[in-house]
Amino acid sequence: MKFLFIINPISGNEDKSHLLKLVKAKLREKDEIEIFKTSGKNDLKKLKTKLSETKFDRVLVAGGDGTIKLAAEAMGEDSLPIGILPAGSANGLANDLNLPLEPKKFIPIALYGKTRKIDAIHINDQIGLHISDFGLNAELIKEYESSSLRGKLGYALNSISTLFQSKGPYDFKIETKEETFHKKGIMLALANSKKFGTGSVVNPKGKIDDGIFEILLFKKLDLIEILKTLNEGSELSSDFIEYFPVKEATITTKQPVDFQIDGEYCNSLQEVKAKILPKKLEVAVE
Ligand SMILES: Nc1ncnc2c1ncn2[C@@H]1O[C@H](COP(=O)(O)OP(=O)(O)OP(=O)(O)O)[C@@H](O)[C@H]1O
Repeated sequence: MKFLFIINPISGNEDKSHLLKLVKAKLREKDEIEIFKTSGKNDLKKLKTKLSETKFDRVLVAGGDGTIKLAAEAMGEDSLPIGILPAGSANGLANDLNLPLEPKKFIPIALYGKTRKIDAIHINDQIGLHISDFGLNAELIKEYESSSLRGKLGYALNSISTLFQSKGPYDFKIETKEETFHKKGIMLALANSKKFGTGSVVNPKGKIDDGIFEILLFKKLDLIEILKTLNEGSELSSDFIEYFPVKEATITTKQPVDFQIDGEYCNSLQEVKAKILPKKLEVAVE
């Protein structure tokens, strides 16, 4: 097999050289591997070129959700199986797929493990694999990306100041094929899966391969309800969150609101068009 190993050198504030050594040690005799290190600049274009020049059998990704998203976007229609080496600060997708977190366990899966097809969400001109949102969380990510702190601690430290500066609540107009309605909230998420990378189960009915995604409307900050999301079985109050399962929707806001996809800040936007892409990606899981 021929592998393309995409490595994000900065994700999760972690050196990846030990992962590369472990991967090389596990390769079968005739296998080949090429390395693509992300630079944070023009990676999508460079990766597309790499994929068009050489025929690979599987793509390995050592990084967080942003790097997996990059791989998915670069492959476009000709999707190759992806082996995930969770090495981001939160690893939301790996967490949702129940991938092990120890390299000795996840490397054999990433290289030769059985794959499973998962949905993605087409969001404006990008792809979202996990959770994307307008409002509070995107504000947190914007602050985090502009600060020099990385990793979980950096995220936590940035969160505190952002929470006090949020400009919400916001007015959201939600248009689906069936209806149009208006809702007010501090955050509106498009969720392909159950939980945030932090482990918070915000979308208990979310399934990553069911051909739908959920719009989650967070109405207010409520510490008790947030704590309840740490326990998978908890019933969340409808005063805190409302769910709208859809295949396609357009969300508009009165003024631009910060938006993020899979942990990557996108900009302040006033319109997002989202559509489920059923079974779009093949990911190694066991
Ligand atoms: N060499 C680099 N220098 C600076 N930034 C980089 C580099 N390579 C990639 N990036 C940036 O890293 C981000 C993607 O990070 P990724 O989401 O994979 O990890 P993370 O943020 O640590 O983890 P998680 O998404 O799990 O929280 C992108 O914004 C990308 O532009």
